[in-house]
Parts: sequence; structure tokens; C-alpha cells
Amino acid sequence: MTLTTVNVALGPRSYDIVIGTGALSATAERLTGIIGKGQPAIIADEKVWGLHKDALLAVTGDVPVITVPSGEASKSFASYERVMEALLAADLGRDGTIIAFGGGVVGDLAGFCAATLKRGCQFVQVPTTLLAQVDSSVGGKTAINSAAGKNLVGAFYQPKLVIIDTDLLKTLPERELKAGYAEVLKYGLLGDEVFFGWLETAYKDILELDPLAVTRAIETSCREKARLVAADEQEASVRALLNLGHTFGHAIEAEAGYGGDVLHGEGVAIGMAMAFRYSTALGRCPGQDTGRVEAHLKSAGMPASLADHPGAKGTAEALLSWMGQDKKNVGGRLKLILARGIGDTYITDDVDPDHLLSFLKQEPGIQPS
Ligand SMILES: NC(=O)c1ccc[n+]([C@@H]2O[C@H](COP(=O)([O-])OP(=O)(O)OC[C@H]3O[C@@H](n4cnc5c(N)ncnc54)[C@H](O)[C@@H]3O)[C@@H](O)[C@H]2O)c1
Ligand SMILES: O=C(O)C(=O)C[C@@H](O)[C@H](O)[C@H](O)COP(=O)(O)O
Ligand SMILES: [Zn+2]
Repeated sequence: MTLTTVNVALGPRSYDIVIGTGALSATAERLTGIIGKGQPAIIADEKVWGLHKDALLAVTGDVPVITVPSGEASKSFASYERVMEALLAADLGRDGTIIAFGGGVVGDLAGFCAATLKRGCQFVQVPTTLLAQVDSSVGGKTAINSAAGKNLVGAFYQPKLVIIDTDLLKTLPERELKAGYAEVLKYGLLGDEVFFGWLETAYKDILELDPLAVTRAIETSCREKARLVAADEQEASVRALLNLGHTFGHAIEAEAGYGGDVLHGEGVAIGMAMAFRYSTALGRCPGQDTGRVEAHLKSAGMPASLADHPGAKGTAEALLSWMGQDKKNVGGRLKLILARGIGDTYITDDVDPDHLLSFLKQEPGIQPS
């Protein structure tokens, strides 16, 4: 078994991402080294725990486990409170280690618990979805949702180690694989046209979990994420490129509620297509590139607009109002990631809300005001 290691270079907060088949058992010594003499605890997605607990327990030995229900609803204040009380009852101190075992939901929740437990304890990510393996386990964005919007309560807090065992993906449902693929695609669209070109031919292999294709997709995504995070840990500049499609996507998710009608990756897929269409509407991106993005999403069986997704809804006004809550906004100005073409994106706060509203009103599937 060959493992690949990508380092996230953040000075004293630097850490490795270890990627490959069998990565979990191969990193056992590193994990126990991080745990040291402190008290560890596992925070696991309930479904993942049922499927894969033996793989993790074989590495950690007997460790307290706190499970949370599967799904976005677990990124809530209620779930955060329950998990924090359980961690305190398990006697974790600052030298304790929280091991997140699940997709992005568990990673974001467990990371926020780690950031705030006694003002910070150790944290290790063991992501189990494609989305979490290519994106959410890396970079230290941790959060829960609020009634006001997605990820509005959180912290930047880096893990000590990310263990990406691609064997864990074998049980992932197809819809979740596709949702994760949206974030893979993001890395091509935001800055790597060659990678996008490869994805146009390799997407079937990735979705069928061909080991070489999956590993290349994960490694390429993690390298680019590690590069952007190392350059701008707290999203003061270039890191915002990782938010391509998210201002639209988070609004679509929020409007659908967090009950699983629209998955994060599905919102991002629609949001990226919207960002390209809006860039074309502004005369900044050739329509040919936008057409290529839409065509690829359709080939991969993913939505490119609200009309393609039965759970996506909302009026232009409602979506714009959610976008107004976005954390990137400064001084009340909307900030968007737009495109000059595939692999060439930029961050702008030069957004006219009236113009954006007219654009949204013409989007396929948007509800009448
Ligand atoms: N922090 C970040 O940088 C970042 C980046 C991207 C997304 N996110 C967040 O991540 C979340 C989405 O993550 P997600 O797509 O992983 O969703 P998720 O965590 O809800 O997992 C998706 C589903 O797959 C199931 N599952 C997980 N692993 C499995 C496995 N190996 N086999 C079978 N089933 C499995 C889960 O039970 C769940 O039902 C969103 O909340 C999003 O905001 C965060
Ligand atoms: O790591 C980042 O930076 C990202 O933006 C990655 C996104 O895929 C992820 O969904 C993130 O949680 C969104 O961040 P937010 O700041 O818009 O909540
Ligand atoms: Zn995302």
C-alpha cells in the first residue's frame, strides 16, 4: 500500500494529511503519539459508527464514543451542547484529543467542540465521505449553523493530523459521492483548467471509486487546499476562492432547511453553475466556458440549476437575503467568487445587488416573487 502525505504549512500549527488505501491502520502509531497521555474521545456519525467502528477501534483501542445523528441537522446548537457536556463528562482536558469520524458534518461540529473545549484541545480528522476527504477535513474551518444561516457560529481551528483512508468510501451512497464530487470539481474550476479537463474524462472512474482516479482527485484537491490555506489561513484574501459557488449554494441550502433536501455538495454544484452564468451575464466569462461547466455537471448526473433539483426552491428575494448573511461580506457589501473562465476565478465585492436580483429572477427553477 502506498500512502501520500501532503503537508499544510502553518508554522507551529502545521500538520500532515495522509492519503491512501489502508491509511487508518498505517497511521496508528502517529495517532497514538498525538493522543499521548491525554484523554481521547471519538465523535462519530451514527451511521458511520455502525459501519466502520471496528476499523477505528483497532487503532485507538477502547475510547469513549459520542455519536451524533447523520445529517446537517447535527450542526446545531442543541447537538453542540449535548456533545460538549459528554466531552466534559468524559474528562477531556486541553491535552485531550477529539477524533472526528464521519463526513463534513461531524468534522465541522467536532472541530468546533475541539476549538472551544476548555478553550482548545487536540483534534484529529478521520473523514469518511468524498466531500470530507477532498475538502472539509483540511483547513481548520469549523462551525455549526444558526437560524440566520450556514456556518455562522464557528472558529478557525486546525487539526493535528488528517487521516484519509479511501477504503472507507466503499459504503458511501451514490448521492453522497456525487455531492462530494462537486467539491472536487471546484478545484478544477477555481484555478486548474488541466485538472478540470482530466475530470471531464475521469469522472466516471472517480464515481465508481477506481482507486487510482480517487486518489488523484483527493491528492490534487488537498494539495490545492493546503496551498491556499497556508497562504491565507483566516480567509483575508485568496482562501476565499475556495468559496466558489458557496454564496449561492449556502443560500439554496438555507432556503431548503437543513433536513437533507439539498445536500451541501448539491448546493455547491448549482452555486458554481450560477457563479459562471452570472460571470457570463456580466460579460466577464465566455459563454462557451459556462456551457462546458453546465454540460459536465449534467454528464456527472449533478444539478446545474434549481430546476434540476426537486428539493431546491426559493424566490430571488429570499436567496439574496440569505446571501446578505454571508461571512465574506464586509461593510454590508456582497462578496462573490466569479470567473473569467474555467480555472480562472477572482474575488470581487463589486456586486450591484439590483443587478444580481434581476439575474436571480431569470434563473431556471426560481420561484416567482
Ligand atoms: N470545514 C470545511 O472546510 C467544509 C468544507 C466543505 C463542506 N463542509 C461542510 O460539510 C458538510 C457536508 O459534509 P458531507 O457531505 O460529508 O456530509 P455528511 O457529513 O452529512 O455525510 C453525508 C452522509 O453520508 C453518510 N456517511 C458518511 N460516511 C459514510 C461512509 N463511509 N459510508 C456510508 N455512509 C457514510 C453520513 O451518515 C451522512 O448521511 C456541510 O455541513 C458543509 O457545510 C465544511
Ligand atoms: O475551506 C474553505 O475556506 C472553504 O470555503 C471550503 C468550503 O468548501 C466549505 O464549504 C466551507 O465550510 C465554507 O465556508 P464558509 O466560510 O462559507 O462557511
Ligand atoms: Zn463546501
